[in-house]
Amino acid sequence: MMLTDPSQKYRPFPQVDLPNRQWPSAVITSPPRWLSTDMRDGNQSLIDPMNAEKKRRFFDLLIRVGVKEIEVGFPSAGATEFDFISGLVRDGAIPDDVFPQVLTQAREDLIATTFESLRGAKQAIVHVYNAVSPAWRNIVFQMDRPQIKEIAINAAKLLRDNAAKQPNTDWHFEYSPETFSTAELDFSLECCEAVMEILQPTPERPLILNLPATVEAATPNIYADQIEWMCRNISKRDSVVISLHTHNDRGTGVAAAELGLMAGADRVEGCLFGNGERTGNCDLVTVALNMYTQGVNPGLDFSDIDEVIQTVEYCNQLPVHPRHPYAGELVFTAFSGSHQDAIKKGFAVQETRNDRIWDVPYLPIDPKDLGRDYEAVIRVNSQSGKGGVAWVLQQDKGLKLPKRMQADFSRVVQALADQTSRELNAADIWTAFEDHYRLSGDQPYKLIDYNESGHAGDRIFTGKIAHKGGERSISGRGNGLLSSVLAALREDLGVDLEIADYSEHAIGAGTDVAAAAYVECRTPDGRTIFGIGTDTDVATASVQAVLSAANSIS
Ligand SMILES: CC(=O)SCCNC(=O)CCNC(=O)[C@H](O)C(C)(C)COP(=O)(O)OP(=O)(O)OC[C@H]1O[C@@H](n2cnc3c(N)ncnc32)[C@H](O)[C@@H]1OP(=O)(O)O
Ligand SMILES: CC(C)C(=O)C(=O)O
Repeated sequence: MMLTDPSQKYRPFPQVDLPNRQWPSAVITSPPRWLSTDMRDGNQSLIDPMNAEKKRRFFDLLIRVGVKEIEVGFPSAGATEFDFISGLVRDGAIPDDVFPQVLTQAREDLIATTFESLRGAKQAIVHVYNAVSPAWRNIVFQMDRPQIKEIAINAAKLLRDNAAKQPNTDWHFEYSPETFSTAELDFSLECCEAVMEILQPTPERPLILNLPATVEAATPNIYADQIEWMCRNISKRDSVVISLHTHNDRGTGVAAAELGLMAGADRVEGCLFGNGERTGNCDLVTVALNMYTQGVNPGLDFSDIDEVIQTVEYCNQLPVHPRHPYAGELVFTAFSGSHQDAIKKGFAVQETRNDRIWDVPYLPIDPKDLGRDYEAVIRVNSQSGKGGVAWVLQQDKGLKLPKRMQADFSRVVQALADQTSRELNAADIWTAFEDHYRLSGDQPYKLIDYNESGHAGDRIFTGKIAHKGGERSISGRGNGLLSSVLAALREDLGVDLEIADYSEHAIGAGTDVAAAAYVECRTPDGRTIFGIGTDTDVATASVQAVLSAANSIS
């Protein structure tokens, strides 16, 4: 049972004393260094960790996306990990500009195994961690602060000494005071300084200090305060790379990473689509594309987001949520009428812009930039409106229905959607359109042939119409083609229609161009009837449109 007074069980997170914090005014104007930990933090949290084949697929994907620092595993975890990592090195699978990174606990035997897995590598980052916050000190390690600091110091010495034994590899180091975000800042700083004291980083060979929100326990502004505090207080700021490693326990892992960057960090660790322990790591795709939509090139390429999703889903055996930012199957789809209307209008305006600035309501990014097309942008169900239905016909058939006809047909679709209680796809909508405007199936009047004579202002229409299993010849006179067709219908077939509105447009371009014509007609008893015709010849399309209206009332 949830408590009526949760303060009896849970404590609020303390504020950081940073009165003149600068990060709220900062703007992200350039990308950070990215570290993918998909194959380590992501992998260790999977129900079935990746085998070598899946790890290799993930690695190759990360290379294609453009990630330059890849945590490929935890070599001391076992043979699968060790063999995969040493195999990458042996097979020469690591591009020259990519740094493989590996993680180890701060234990002598594990560190030795870790270095062994990378024997022969051109370059590598060895990442060591030990938890520093009170709960871990007291519960996991049962050690006091000096003892915990000693673990970090010994680990740093082991990094230095193991690296010296393999001088042909360009070694870099990362230290994580694990559980940083729930630790006392002064103690995290003390541990980091102690490690720096041993490893002696320089601006040319900096140490990566990774400051993880191992378990996210506060609002992201607190994490930003903690990062700014560390950036200000670390002794050799120019000799360290401040790295962020956020988790998503409160659902703000991405926000924390972004505010952490504003607070001065240089590097972001995370996983594609936010895989990782519990609620996941920071989602690199979202952080990168958030930057992209602010005009900042993130340096990661998601031009084929569907290929990225497919590979990640295969390797992780976990689905990407349909509402996942930028990537989910439904994130560029509007079902609701007012969204569809705005998107349709937005696309129309977008086509007329002289600059290339993207400004389509409800779409923060152009789906095409991620390799998605516009077809799925609008989908139709009972929540949809005329704009959405018109969009589907425009995308699928090239038809640009006049506004009042959109409303007319939308009522048909609405009734169908209510009746079926499901989404209507483009084929459903087209069938309903053909039925409603009598474009196929049982048509009382079907044009076989016609010709037009006379001169401007006095036209004669003569046509052959299939009617009730036979053929009828009809003719009529008017001041134009349409009025002569209407006269023929009235005089020879008894169908009395008046035209209230007419429009036409081209469908397609070049040699494949066709015409669509639309008529809005009134009957003597005041009803409004719409008709549509399409043909390679615009005059024929307009005759067909009148017959479509005539068929609707017959
Ligand atoms: C926040 C993170 O994601 S950290 C990364 C976590 N990832 C993993 O653990 C995946 C791979 N891990 C493994 O395969 C195994 O845990 C191994 C091989 C590393 C170690 O296995 P084991 O030797 O069986 O130890 P186990 O996993 O139970 O670790 C617990 C011991 O390590 C100690 N320990 C935990 N973290 C650290 C650390 N960073 N540095 C030093 N010691 C540590 C614990 O205090 C405990 O010690 P104790 O046995 O004296 O109480
Ligand atoms: C090892 C560290 C960086 C980690 O995974 C975490 O703190 O979440």
